[in-house]
Amino acid sequence: MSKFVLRETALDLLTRIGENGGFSHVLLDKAIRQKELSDRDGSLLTEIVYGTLQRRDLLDFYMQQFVDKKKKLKPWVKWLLYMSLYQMKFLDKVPDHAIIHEAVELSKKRGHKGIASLVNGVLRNVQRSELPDVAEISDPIARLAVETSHPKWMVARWVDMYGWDQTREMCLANLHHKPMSIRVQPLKMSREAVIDRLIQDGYEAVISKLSPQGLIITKGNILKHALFNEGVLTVQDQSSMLAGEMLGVAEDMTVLDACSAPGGKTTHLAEKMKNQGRIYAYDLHQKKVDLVSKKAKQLGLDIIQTGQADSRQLLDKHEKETFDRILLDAPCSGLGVLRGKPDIKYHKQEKDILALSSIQDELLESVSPLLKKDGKLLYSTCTVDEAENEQVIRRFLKNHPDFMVDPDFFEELPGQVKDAPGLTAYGLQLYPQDFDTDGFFLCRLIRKP
Ligand SMILES: C[S@@+](CC[C@H](N)C(=O)[O-])C[C@H]1O[C@@H](n2cnc3c(N)ncnc32)[C@H](O)[C@@H]1O
Repeated sequence: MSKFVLRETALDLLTRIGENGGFSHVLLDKAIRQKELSDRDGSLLTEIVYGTLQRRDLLDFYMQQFVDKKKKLKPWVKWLLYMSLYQMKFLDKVPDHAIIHEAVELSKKRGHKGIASLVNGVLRNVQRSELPDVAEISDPIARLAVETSHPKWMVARWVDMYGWDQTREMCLANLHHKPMSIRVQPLKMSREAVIDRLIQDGYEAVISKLSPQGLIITKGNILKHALFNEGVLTVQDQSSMLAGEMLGVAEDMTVLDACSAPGGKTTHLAEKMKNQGRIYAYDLHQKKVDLVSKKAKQLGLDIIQTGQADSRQLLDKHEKETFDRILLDAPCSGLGVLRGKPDIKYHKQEKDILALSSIQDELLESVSPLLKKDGKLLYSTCTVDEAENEQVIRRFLKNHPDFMVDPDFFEELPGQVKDAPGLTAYGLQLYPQDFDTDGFFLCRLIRKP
C-alpha cells in the first residue's frame, strides 16, 4: 500500500473513532484485514492510529498554540493535524517534510486550497517552533490529564483512590503498547511444542508467568499463524488467563459462566476441565452468545452449553446450589484496558461507573444462590476502579454472612503476583504498570459449608 493511502486510511479511522464513537480495536482490525495490509504497513497504521488517539489531548494542547482559536476546524482537518503532529513529535520513521507534504496532499484531495494552505501553515510553524510545555499548566491534576490525555475527572478519581505516584505511573503506562499474549489449547498441543513450532517459523515468544498456558509474542505477527485456524491459539491478556486459572475448576464439575461473551474465559475453563463436565455460558445478547459457541467450536470444546439470558434471572433456569464454580466476569467500565482500547477514556463518564456498580451488585446478588455450599465464585472485572471492584465485594459480604473471601486464593496465586502492590484483603487488583497486563481485578469467594 502506498504511504499516501495508508495515511488516508489512518485519517478515516481516526475521524470515525474520534467523532462517531467507533471502537478503535474493531475498526483497526477490520481495516487491516480488508485491505490485506503487509505486517509492516499494518504496524505503521496501528502506530499512527493508536499513538494519535492515545495522545489526543496533548496533541490538542500543542495544536492550540498554532491554530487561530476563532477558527472552527472540520473534524477531519483537526484529526489530520493531530495525526501529523503525532508523527512529527513522537515517530522518527518519516522526516517532517514528508509528513507535511502528505498532509497537504490529503487536504487538497479532501477539501480545497484554503484548507491545504492552513494545514501547510500550521505544520510548518510546528516544524520551526518549540512546542508549548505542559509545565505551563499550574493545576497538577489538569497537567497530568493533558500530559497523558486522560479526562481530568478520571485522574482526580484515581489520585483520590491510589495517590499521586501510582496514578501518574498508571496514566503513563496506559500510553504504551500492549504486549501480544496468547493462550495455548493444551488438549491440542503443549506450550513447549507451540514454542518450538513458532521458533521454527521465525517467531519469538516468552512464557507467561501468570498462566501455564500463556505465551507473549515478542516477534512476528502471530494473528497470521496457521495455529489459529487449527484451534490451538487464542488471543488473551495474561490477566484474563489468571481469572481462568484462579477459579479452581476441575474435570467433571458443573460450572456457570454468567457473563461469557466473547468466550475467552469460558473456553479457558473448558480446557482446564479437559473438556469434561459441564459449563453453562450465558450472555445478554444472542449475537454475543454465538461468538462463544463459535470460539468453543474452533477450539474443539464441546462441554460448553451456551444460552442467551439476563444472568440476573438465572433462577428461572437453574435450581439453587447447582454449581461447583461460578465465574462472574462482570460488565465494567473497562478502565483497565485503555492501552488496547484508547477510545474508552474519551467516551466513559464518571456517572457510568456508578451505574455499572449497581449492575455488578445485582449480578452478584442474583448468581450467588446458584453456588453450592463449599463452592467457589470468582468475581472479576477489567477495570481499576474501586467502586466496581472492592466496594461491590464489601457490600455483598456485608449482606451475605454465608460467603467469605477464600483464603486459599492468596496461597494459590502465581509467585510473580504474590507481592503485587494491588493485593488487598479482598483480592488482587492488577495495574497495567505492574506486570504489563491489563488493569484487572479478581476476588474469589467461597460459600461456607
Ligand atoms: C467483561 S465481558 C465478558 C468477557 C468474557 N468473560 C470473556 O472472557 O470473553 C462482560 C459481558 O457481560 C455481558 N452482560 C452484561 N450484562 C449482562 C447480564 N445482565 N446478563 C448476562 N450477561 C451480561 C456483556 O454482554 C459482556 O459480554
